[in-house]
Amino acid sequence: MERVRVLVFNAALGALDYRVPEGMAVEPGSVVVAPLGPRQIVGIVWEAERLAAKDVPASKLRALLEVLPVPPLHTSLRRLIEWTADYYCAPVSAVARMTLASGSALKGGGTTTEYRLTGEEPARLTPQRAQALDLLHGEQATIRELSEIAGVSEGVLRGMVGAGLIEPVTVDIDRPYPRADASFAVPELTAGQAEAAGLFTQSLRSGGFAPFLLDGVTGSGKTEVYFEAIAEALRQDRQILVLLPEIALTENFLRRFEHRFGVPPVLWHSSLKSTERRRAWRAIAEGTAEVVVGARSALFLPYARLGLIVVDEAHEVSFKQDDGVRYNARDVAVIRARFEEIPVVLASATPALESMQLAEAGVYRRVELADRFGGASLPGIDTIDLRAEPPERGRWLAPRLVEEMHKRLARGEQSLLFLNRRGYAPLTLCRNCGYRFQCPNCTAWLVEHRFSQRLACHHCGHETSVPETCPECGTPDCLVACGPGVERIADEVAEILPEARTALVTSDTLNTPERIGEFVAAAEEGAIDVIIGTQLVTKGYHFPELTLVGVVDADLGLEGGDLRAGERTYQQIAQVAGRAGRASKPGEVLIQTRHPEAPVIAALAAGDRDAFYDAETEARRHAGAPPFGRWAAIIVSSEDEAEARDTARAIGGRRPNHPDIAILGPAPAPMALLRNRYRYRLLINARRSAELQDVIREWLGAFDFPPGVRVNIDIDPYSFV
Ligand SMILES: Nc1ncnc2c1ncn2[C@@H]1O[C@H](COP(=O)(O)OP(=O)(O)OP(=O)(O)O)[C@@H](O)[C@H]1O
Ligand SMILES: [Zn+2]
Repeated sequence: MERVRVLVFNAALGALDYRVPEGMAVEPGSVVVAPLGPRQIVGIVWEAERLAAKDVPASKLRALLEVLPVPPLHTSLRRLIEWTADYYCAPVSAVARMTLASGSALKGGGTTTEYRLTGEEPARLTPQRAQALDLLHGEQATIRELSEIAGVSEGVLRGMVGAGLIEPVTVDIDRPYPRADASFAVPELTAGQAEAAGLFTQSLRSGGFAPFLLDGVTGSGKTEVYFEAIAEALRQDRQILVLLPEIALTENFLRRFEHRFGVPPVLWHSSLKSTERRRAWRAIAEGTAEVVVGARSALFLPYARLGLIVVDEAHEVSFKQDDGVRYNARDVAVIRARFEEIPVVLASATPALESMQLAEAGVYRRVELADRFGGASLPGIDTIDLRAEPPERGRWLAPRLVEEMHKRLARGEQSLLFLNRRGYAPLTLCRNCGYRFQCPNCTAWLVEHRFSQRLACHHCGHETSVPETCPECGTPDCLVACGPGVERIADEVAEILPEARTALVTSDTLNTPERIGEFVAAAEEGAIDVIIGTQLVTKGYHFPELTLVGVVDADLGLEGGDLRAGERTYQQIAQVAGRAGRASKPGEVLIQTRHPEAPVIAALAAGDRDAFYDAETEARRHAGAPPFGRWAAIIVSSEDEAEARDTARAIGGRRPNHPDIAILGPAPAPMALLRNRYRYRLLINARRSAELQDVIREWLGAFDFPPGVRVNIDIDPYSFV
């Protein structure tokens, strides 16, 4: 009898042993269906020596039910799943679940009927049939799609099927993707670009793990350069994964990719329809999806022959997942490349300090692009000290910024105003009694959105309409908006530049690929004079007529005491500044601030990137912060405040005593209430040498938590709320 260990998709159960019935063949990586009580459960066959399971006597083992018709997961992917679970202290099954991310794909393909011309051409034809014969040449699709292509009714086409002019063919429900052409439109690279691209292609040819940091100034052509690496991997018939930090950037990427390779890449993100998801998943697992571009979840898919990973805008915080398995896709991408023995390129104009440090240490090979493409120079950056040059009363844009915007409008050039705050105003209060609108589920103010005429919580999504009277004192028309959000800045622009054509770019307004596409096209054509946006417009875009960038409130990101606040502020402002003057006309950047002397702002104004990185590196070294030390967080939450507090205290009470580990807390989290759950945190700061994960596992493993309590471990946290 053959006995196998199966990682079942239930975090509480882990791995279970089963019997392989007569005539069934499985190997490590096979995806199977197994009985569990009266139910059935999906699982993955695993090496028994790598996963512990309860020892069940052979006579008690139940038989596997079915092997699913998908390729077994490669050894390299199984090692990645184990590594991720181990490093982030997550259940192995929770990580493995991200791999099998399409339920319907696991059932295998099905077939469907499509239609095409038979080649029969009778002498006499109705005009409609003649038109169909003409237009359907070389087409194969459903009757409905053919009727659209031919411009005739479905009835006409069905008649043609009856007459033997069109025939049915049975095909796989998931159509193959069109093939990319590595030589479709090869650009002429500058000497510097060619050198960088050469390093990538060379490493692809010689094979093996090779991590690169593609560190190029904004507008230097990083995309063009890694496209050459993609072309080389395509020529080798390998698959390529490109990770982008947010879906808003994919639209732009798709167009550029299609220009270069003739066809769009395969998309992967959380809002794919289930049929698209199945099609993509199967093509990825079978190896017919050549280039996959996606958000972080694309990282765990079962590529048949992955040859290259690119992480674009690799510094972006959104690569860190903050629920479920709390992994950092940038870091795991490098680990995946190591297991797959392939190159990985992290591209950024403002690399994370952690990445810089690894490059410094020689772990990553640093590839620099020091100049902008086409002779464009980096924009000049100046600060506006809001204490010395304040905006008019009730306004947010300083006179100098407004004057420059006027000049741009007169010259037919574009301005971009950046403020990383959605909505109209971050706080609404009653002028009469001081009542403030707060979220009932979170420790947060409600943000007024005039666009949708709602008050909304940006943490849990709670919304209410804006009342006409104060809910506390009943005074009518007494609500005042405090502080600006982008919508308020848009109102101000409409007042000061009434003739300007403006675009408001936030996740509230640009929430579909179509809308993003329309915005990008309009901005490129010069149909927009002023863009007002959140971090959504800070990166990736290339608008030739954009010559002025105004940062409305540079101090915003520095509040809050987040460990990476300085770095994030630097990156955001450097990125948005990088949108200015990318073509022939020079760009100018004005940063509004109350603290022009703050090191981050001073380094930005001086254009001195090294000064910023040096100062930040020293500060981190001193604080034992990453990359010199490590942080982890334990977040205890419950709908019952006392239960959350007591559990957190119990955990704190049994803190391990370890010379290389300092434990802070428990304390109420800054977001002490989030989505109706009370939250307490413990923060752990460890030396690099400490076995941090083992210590945490041992510490928390000794507890049996009440069922209403969640205890989450966040290794290398990015969010400190
Ligand atoms: N060799 C080249 N030939 C033609 N056009 C190029 C070349 N290199 C760069 N470009 C163009 O220059 C512009 C900037 O390039 P790209 O967007 O790749 O820069 P980037 O380094 O990714 O910038 P950012 O980090 O600011 O997003 C693009 O419009 C790109 O098409
Ligand atoms: Zn809320």
